[in-house]
Amino acid sequence: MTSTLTISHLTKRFAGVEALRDVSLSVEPGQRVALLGHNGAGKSTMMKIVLGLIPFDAGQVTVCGAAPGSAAARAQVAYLPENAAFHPALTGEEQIRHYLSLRGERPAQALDLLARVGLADAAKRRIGTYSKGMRQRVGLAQALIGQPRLLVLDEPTSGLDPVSRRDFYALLDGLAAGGTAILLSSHALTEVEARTDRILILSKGRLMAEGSLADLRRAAALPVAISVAPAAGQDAALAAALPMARANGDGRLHMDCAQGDKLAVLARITGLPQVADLEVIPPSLEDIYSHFSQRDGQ
Ligand SMILES: Nc1ncnc2c1ncn2[C@@H]1O[C@H](COP(=O)(O)OP(=O)(O)OP(=O)(O)O)[C@@H](O)[C@H]1O
Repeated sequence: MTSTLTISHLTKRFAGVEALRDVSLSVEPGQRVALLGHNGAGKSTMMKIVLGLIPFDAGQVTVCGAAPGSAAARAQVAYLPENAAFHPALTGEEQIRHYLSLRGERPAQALDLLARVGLADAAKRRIGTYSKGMRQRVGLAQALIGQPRLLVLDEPTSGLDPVSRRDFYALLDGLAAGGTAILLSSHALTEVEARTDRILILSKGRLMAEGSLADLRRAAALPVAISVAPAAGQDAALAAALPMARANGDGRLHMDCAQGDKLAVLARITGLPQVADLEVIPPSLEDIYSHFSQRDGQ
């Protein structure tokens, strides 16, 4: 299978700043990939290079088999900026008809595109009356012109309420199922955890980690938390049997445990007669993200 996007040893410097350093990755057809990183990590720089908007200093980038920014690549790539702005006096249909004619496509497709993003009923209303979630959908309808094979989305759900976010990801799921590759940046960790196939973590221009959440969890090898509930009247006896555990006032005992020791520790706890119940809490995506995206000095 040919990758939709291939980046190999990509380096980009601005005066005095190495915005990307030796970054390599690929995105396959139908994959939903999240690009995470602190402010200034290099996410927008990478997107601009993929779109062919800025040159790079070293490495190779191939978009649908072509050079970024070439006519062949531009025909296959669509972009949705974080705050897509539309003319408030135009209706959704008029705006999309306008974009279609700019792209040399049939304006009559506008209603189909708006229907695909759930805006059929609002197509004849002025965009000035749309909610932010509806305006993002207009942006997505615009991005779908010409059936792109790669969608590049810059924080597409920032400012959307939870229901609008869920609906937006459902639209992306449908596109990915049809083979469109999706590269999106986000600061919303929990939503990308649930709604993307792979996570890339950039820090100071370097790709620190990539993979599914399970891959990142394994690579980070952060300790798991174990919370143990004592059987009735056994609080003191359990605390004595587990001297490494701490009480924090919720009636349970808590401890951290290295991944490699987990099974042995659990076997020991489950063998104790003073235990009524236990919970194993894996590191959260926030913990994993902080592990890989530490800034210097943190
Ligand atoms: N045109 C430019 N000239 C000089 N430095 C730049 C330019 N564009 C970006 N940079 C620098 O490159 C680094 C990466 O910036 P970039 O905008 O790619 O980060 P980002 O991850 O998209 O951040 P954010 O989440 O804030 O959008 C930063 O240090 C930034 O200051």
